[in-house]
Amino acid sequence: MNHGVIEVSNVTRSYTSDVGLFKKEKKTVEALKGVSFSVKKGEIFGLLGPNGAGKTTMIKILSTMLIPHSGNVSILGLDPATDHRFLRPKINFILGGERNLYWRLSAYDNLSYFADLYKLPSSIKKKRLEELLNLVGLEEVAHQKVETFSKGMKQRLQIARGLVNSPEILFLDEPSIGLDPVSARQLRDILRDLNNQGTTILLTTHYMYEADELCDRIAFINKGQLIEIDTPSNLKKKVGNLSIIKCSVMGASQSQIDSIKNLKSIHHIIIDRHEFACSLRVQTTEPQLVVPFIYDSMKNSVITDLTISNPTLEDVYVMTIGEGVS
Ligand SMILES: Nc1ncnc2c1ncn2[C@@H]1O[C@H](COP(=O)(O)OP(=O)(O)OP(=O)(O)O)[C@@H](O)[C@H]1O
Repeated sequence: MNHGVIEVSNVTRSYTSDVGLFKKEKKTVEALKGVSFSVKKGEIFGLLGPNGAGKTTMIKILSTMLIPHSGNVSILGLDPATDHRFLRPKINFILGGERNLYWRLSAYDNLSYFADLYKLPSSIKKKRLEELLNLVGLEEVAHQKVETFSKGMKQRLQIARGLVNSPEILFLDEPSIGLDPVSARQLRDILRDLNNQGTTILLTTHYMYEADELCDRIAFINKGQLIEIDTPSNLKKKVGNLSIIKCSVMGASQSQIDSIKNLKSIHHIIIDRHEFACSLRVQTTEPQLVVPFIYDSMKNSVITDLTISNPTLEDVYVMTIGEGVS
């Protein structure tokens, strides 16, 4: 028996394109290789994965823009491939970037256009658009052309556009891409408010902090396959015995770095080198061995900072997805 407002079962989707100098060869990419998951009413559900993992393909299928090649999808009990006419009024989607807005029109006129597409009755339209402009903090620039807006303002208008039909489910693909930290935080607040009012949200993101803060559950997807699915806190418990050592060093040589890199007690290391400075982020279950080793190996260099902390969602992601991280 199905319980979720979104039920995805064994979904596959591939793309075949013409390649080569004369476009005579065919290349097929399997974007989704049998993905299954379920999202409950009122959840904020995150799809996380590296570039090319299949996240956008999944969002397009769920929001009726693409038909899967096999498997079953049910959204609010409807099949997006065949029942799209009934489903579209109940859902909405916001794809990353600045598509789907008319730059020469004002914010109000953009929303008015989409409200007409969704056949919003004129008796409630004006009030609804004002509510939406208030929700996303654009009421004062409502009659200004969108081309004068900053990226953050455009993204907030996108959110308002996605809410014109009061959707039961909102799909967002990379909603905070390119936003500054303040705008990204405002966006998270808006999404949380919406969710508190009952909207189910499915989003993709590359920002681990965003996913950790917002999502009730997260699915890691890689190379078209679902790898893990759980709450952020349970995911972090899975690597609970890991410690994260962050270390900044001045003047470290390549051989010093290599000696740390090759240490057996290290599960994963990220090295970020700039001219004389170098920062290391080490995952280990044996910090008591690794920390003295770092100090010993760096004898002739200057360690400017060294901290040991608990794993974040990013560490879980790195452990789970491995080197395919974007
Ligand atoms: N229209 C298309 N034609 C051919 N291949 C495509 C098309 N769209 C996506 N792909 C391929 O399908 C795979 C999955 O792409 P998709 O955009 O779903 O991944 P993604 O996880 O959203 O990636 P990103 O984080 O970079 O947006 C990739 O290998 C991509 O190159």
